[in-house]
Amino acid sequence: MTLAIMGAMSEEIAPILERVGEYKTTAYAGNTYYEASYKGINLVIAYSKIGKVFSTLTATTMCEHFGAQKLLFSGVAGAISPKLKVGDLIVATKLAQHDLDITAFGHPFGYVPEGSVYVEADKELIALSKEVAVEMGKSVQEGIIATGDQFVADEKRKNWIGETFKADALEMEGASVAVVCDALDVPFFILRAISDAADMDASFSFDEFLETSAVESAEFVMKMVDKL
Ligand SMILES: CCCCCCN(CO)Cc1c[nH]c2c(N)ncnc12
Repeated sequence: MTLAIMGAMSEEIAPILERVGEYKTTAYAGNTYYEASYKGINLVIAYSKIGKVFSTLTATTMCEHFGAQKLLFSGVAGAISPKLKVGDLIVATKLAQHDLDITAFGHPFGYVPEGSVYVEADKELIALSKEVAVEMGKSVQEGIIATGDQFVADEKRKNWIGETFKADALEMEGASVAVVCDALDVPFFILRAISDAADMDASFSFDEFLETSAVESAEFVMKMVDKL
């Protein structure tokens, strides 16, 4: 089985590569892909670079070029739900694109014809994350994640996203990865650790907590890999 482990930034996959130890490096389509054999599983690991376009390219490449049959995303996110604090983990039940907007034609935010506002993550992988959470004695929240090509650092925008999509967290790659995996019939799972509150202090909080939150998410994802 080939399993993809994806992030958006180098900091998000660095803890994964460290854990895996040895890997083969391949440069392809403007990106670097790391392949490793880990406890009998073929892993392909990469960070996409930030945003929906880069993450679409990487998710597609991992599935179509490297043959990934499942995809786990590990990274950080901004909190919308007041229950989510820095370092907390959120598992995406479903994801939407908050900056996709043809409402001028009467369509809902996040919708285009022949698409859907939400894409649901794989239920088996979500169930596995629940087992891991119990084993680790960690409380992991499940919720809706909203994705857009904006670093949100504004209470008003954050609250609009929260209300419009009933989203608990926001980031810049999850929903595009979801669309790719759904279209290619590859089960996917998106885990994020909170780095900030998507408010006026977001960029400072992000800079301060990116590394520790990325490790939090990566460690959890590797515990899931150990059980696959
Ligand atoms: C150098 C700047 C890198 C920003 C990348 C942020 N990632 C995108 O996936 C996650 C994220 C954490 N907090 C966020 C926020 N407040 N808005 C959007 N995205 C996020």
